[in-house]
Amino acid sequence: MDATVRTATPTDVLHRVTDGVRRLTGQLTGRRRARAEIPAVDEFPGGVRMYSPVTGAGSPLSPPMRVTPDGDGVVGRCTLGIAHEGPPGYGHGGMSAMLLDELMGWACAAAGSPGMTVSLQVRYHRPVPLETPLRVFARVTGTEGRKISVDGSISTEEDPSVAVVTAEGVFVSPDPDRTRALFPDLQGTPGGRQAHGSR
Ligand SMILES: CCCCCCCC(=O)SCCNC(=O)CCNC(=O)[C@H](O)C(C)(C)COP(=O)(O)OP(=O)(O)OC[C@H]1O[C@@H](n2cnc3c(N)ncnc32)[C@H](O)[C@@H]1OP(=O)(O)O
Repeated sequence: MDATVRTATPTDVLHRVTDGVRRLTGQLTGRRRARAEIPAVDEFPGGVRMYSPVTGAGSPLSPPMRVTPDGDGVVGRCTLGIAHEGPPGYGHGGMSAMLLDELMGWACAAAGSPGMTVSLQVRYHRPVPLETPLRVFARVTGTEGRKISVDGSISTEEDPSVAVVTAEGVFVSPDPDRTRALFPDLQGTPGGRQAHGSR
């Protein structure tokens, strides 16, 4: 991803490389994962998401963000590159929202209430610098039935006390019937996977 958006090589070289990439892609033969199929390498919910655009080590889109528990919340560490650029030299606002949305989801799971985002309010205080180690933080601030309130922030590792982006979100834990309908491949559902990575 980085090489693709950074290169200033002449067009004829781009055409040659494109042909090479097409040839390589053609070698990805065999079975392909269906849309709602959970990858065998995943631990879902609440663990490895190999091809997540935020945390997935297997995704060319992801920074990727590494998540660890931190006090009463979770912390995510990553560095955005120029593939994630919005204004020249700074992160795209949608990328900041994506990092926060994901980590706030992890905070819900870490607090024992996995949920889906129903509302996310993001405030951009300063531009997010690219190629700079970032510290994302999220924690659950309250629960009310299936509704979970979560706060999140992004700062640089160098200056963790200054939040450049903050967010407030509401997440909802779908009820069991809705969960089965939304995620038919989940453990315990008819025809669903039986155990993590046991396909
Ligand atoms: C582990 C890491 C995972 C990371 C994932 C990152 C998070 C994501 O990106 S999730 C993907 C984006 N989100 C989605 O696609 C969700 C789409 N929404 C839905 O499918 C449904 O709203 C769903 C399933 C979550 C909830 O539906 P349902 O169970 O019918 O909830 P519903 O009864 O309407 O609402 C439940 C409560 O939430 C409240 N609520 C619903 N929407 C909102 C909202 N926008 N703002 C505030 N409250 C809301 C309702 O008022 C209700 O409250 P109360 O019980 O007090 O009346």
